[in-house]
Amino acid sequence: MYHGQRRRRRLLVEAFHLFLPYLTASELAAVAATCLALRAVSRSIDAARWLDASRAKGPSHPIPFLNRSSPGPPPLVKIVWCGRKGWGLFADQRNEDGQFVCEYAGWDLDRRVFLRLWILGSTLVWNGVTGEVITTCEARRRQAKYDELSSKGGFASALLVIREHLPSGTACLRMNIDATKAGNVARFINHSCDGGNLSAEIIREAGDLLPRVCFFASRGIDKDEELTFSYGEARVGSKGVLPCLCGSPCCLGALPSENT
Ligand SMILES: C[S@@+](CC[C@H](N)C(=O)[O-])C[C@H]1O[C@@H](n2cnc3c(N)ncnc32)[C@H](O)[C@@H]1O
Repeated sequence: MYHGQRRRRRLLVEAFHLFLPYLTASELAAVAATCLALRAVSRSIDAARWLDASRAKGPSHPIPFLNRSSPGPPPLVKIVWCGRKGWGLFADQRNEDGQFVCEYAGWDLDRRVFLRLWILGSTLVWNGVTGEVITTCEARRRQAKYDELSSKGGFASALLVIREHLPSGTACLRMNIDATKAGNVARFINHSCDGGNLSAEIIREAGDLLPRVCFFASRGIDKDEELTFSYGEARVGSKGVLPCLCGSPCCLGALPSENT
């Protein structure tokens, strides 16, 4: 194969990885039957989908999950069905105050893809099997759609907006991570009005283009305790607000929603 052909094929495969995750299982199967390159990409997407516990039926058993993304002994977590709240993330071991628990939709940033999409002015800044980093404009559009779907029931979104306040105090950097279609275990963390037992920290490593969002225990957490954090401030009385079922004594009754 000539160099030019190999390059074209590589670009095509990169493009397949970007749009095939949006297809349903049956569409993916139809596409996979058309050529070898599409079959290979479809298979990897299919495999990633099967690893997503939220697609499992019959939510009566906890799903253990070994979180390998931290240095040292990995903290154990499990995904448990919580009734009307949907799935939730629980500790499967004791976590000490300050201990790393998991990262929110960690991604391996491929700068080539990032820059290409950025230059094209795309709505998508980065798409990987562990979550999407999207522009604020796209985040607003998706949040409106997710709020509408959630109000009809049976739909759980996982769009996290992080604001990093700059030292000047007059501006902040905003990052939007959408783990609704694909994400790691952190997408199963439910909200608690009392602030929960996790704190979200922004970690910026030298050379990284985007910061990472990591969850640490904000107090000692016992095995089998649900892991929660505060999604933000609830806009009580606003249209489309979802009822909060966190059960804490200071519950405001409404789930915070990000659409600023
Ligand atoms: C990031 S996901 C958390 C995982 C989700 N429970 C699931 O089954 O995929 C956020 C969604 O979970 C649900 N949720 C989270 N915390 C909740 C709470 N305190 N009360 C009611 N629903 C909650 C809402 O549907 C929300 O949109």
